[in-house]
Amino acid sequence: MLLQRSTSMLNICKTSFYSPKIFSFLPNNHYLVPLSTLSFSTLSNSCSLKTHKIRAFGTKIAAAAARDGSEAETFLAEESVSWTSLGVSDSISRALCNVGLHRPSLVQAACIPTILAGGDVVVAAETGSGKTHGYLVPLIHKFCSTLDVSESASDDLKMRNHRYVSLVLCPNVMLCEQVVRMANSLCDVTGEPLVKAAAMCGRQGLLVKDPDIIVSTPVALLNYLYAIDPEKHRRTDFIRGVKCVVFDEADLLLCGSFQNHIIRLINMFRFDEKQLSRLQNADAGSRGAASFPVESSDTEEDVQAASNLEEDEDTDDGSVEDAKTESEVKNGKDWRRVRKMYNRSKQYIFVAATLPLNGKKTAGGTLKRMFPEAHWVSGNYLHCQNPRLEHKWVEVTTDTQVDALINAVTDGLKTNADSASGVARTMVFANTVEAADAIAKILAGADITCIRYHSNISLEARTQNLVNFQQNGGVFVCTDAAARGLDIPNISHVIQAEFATSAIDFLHRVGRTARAGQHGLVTSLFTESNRDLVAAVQQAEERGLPVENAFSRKRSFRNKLKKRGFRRQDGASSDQLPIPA
Ligand SMILES: Nc1ncnc2c1ncn2[C@@H]1O[C@H](COP(=O)(O)OP(=O)(O)OP(=O)(O)O)[C@@H](O)[C@H]1O
Repeated sequence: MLLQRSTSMLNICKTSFYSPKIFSFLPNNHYLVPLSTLSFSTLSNSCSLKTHKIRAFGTKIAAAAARDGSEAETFLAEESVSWTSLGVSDSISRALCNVGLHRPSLVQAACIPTILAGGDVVVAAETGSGKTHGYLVPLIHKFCSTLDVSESASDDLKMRNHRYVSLVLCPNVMLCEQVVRMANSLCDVTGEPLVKAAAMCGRQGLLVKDPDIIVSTPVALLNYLYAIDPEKHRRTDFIRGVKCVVFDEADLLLCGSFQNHIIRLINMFRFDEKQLSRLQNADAGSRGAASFPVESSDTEEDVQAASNLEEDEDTDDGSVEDAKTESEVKNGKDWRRVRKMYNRSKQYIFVAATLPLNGKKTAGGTLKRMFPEAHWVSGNYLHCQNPRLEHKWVEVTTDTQVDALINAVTDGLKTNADSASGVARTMVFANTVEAADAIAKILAGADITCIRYHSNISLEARTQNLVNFQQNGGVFVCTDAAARGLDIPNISHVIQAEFATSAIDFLHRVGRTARAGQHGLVTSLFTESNRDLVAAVQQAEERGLPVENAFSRKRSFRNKLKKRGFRRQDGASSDQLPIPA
């Protein structure tokens, strides 16, 4: 009876089975930190990383011994690498040690010196590799350094330098609040945060006066900027004060529903750089920010469009393109030309765990065009299988998937309790809100208590559910709203009750476990309609290759398999592969 009822409940999920939409990935020749940025010996000593081979774009960096499949350290940099050896101040190093971060991760050891060097930076590194502190630490270091300078500076220099404000853009409110917590957790000897970080989300704007690091969604920032009374020129002062802009989950921000807002913000910041550069060159710095006609540059349409912006949820709708934006983006070479004509006064940092590069419309393609001078730092396992991850694959039908799901959850709760606290944390992913609710009901029917997390639950309730799960463990049934960026320590088991609808979502989901050097288990339930994507991912994992061979269009994906004479483990050739639903 239970199975019958539960099967019928799950049947409503059948319609939610996805049609695989998978994105193209970086080619194997990752762009890397150009040698000119970092002295090679510094890089190899500080990160104790073997060089792989010199490439046109710099040096391929590989974790020591990880390439031969041994269990060598693949998260933390070598013992000899310390925060201060990367150029970070003693006070920040102490603050990091006080929160348990005793030495840098491999990615932090590579990106912190690059960001401190001052150019635009792209950090493309696997999930759970420590990218957030990888950009927060240099931002805090730069802020503290300018604080020291301005305390001893003349009033004139203070006036011209403005305060050093950093801006971090994230795709949703939950991630904004997570970044703020991480920044404010770094404290000085008195227990005071080294910097004042504050979220600017929703319509309430900034709740903290003069924060040093502002964390916002693109829409909330645009609403704030356009709500400022242009007559008072505070918008210009605000933009002038922003010295560094971080785009976290950059692949999501640069495509789909966020792209328009992001391009508009980049235009505003670059326009301010040009204005300041003209002033400096005309040696008329003494007129200060008040005389800039930045407001006059905003067309009526821009102001109108911005004022109607609504808060975007974390919608990963992939390749939506806006022609107007595309034409703006196409001017990348113009920006390159123009940027060469003016002095740089802001730094742009792009951070992502997945960064598709093939194709003009991908996030990587956009970055190559808009920021051709950027320094790229690539993680050792970008788009690759995490060596600390154990993966179970279970093919199911609508008749067997309920049993398989209940078995996976119960096995996981039994065998994967966190060694320290004895608490097991399992995340169960579904592709739609309806499927997540149905799965929670099915598990409840099997006496398994669940915590739900998806966009139909209020932000307050989601926040409470997240805290409850972090503190007490259990089973967390969610959609991809919980797949990106959320850092929930000690997730021991990720279950895909429905297989991800894209290779990118797959990487973010499985990346919720085996983070920060820990081990993890993933159980993926899949059906006949997912076989193509599953086979491509399994093949890449078995060969230790990045999964960027998955493509965004079904047809090209199948053609690609045919061209490669792709054969599944059961010997079926690609032309016998079923057409995905
Ligand atoms: N140097 C370090 N030493 C120990 N733990 C660290 C270090 N740096 C970061 N961590 C921990 O690693 C976990 C993952 O960090 P973070 O969320 O920044 O990863 P990420 O690369 O941004 O992941 P994602 O791409 O999924 O957002 C966090 O719990 C963080 O506290």
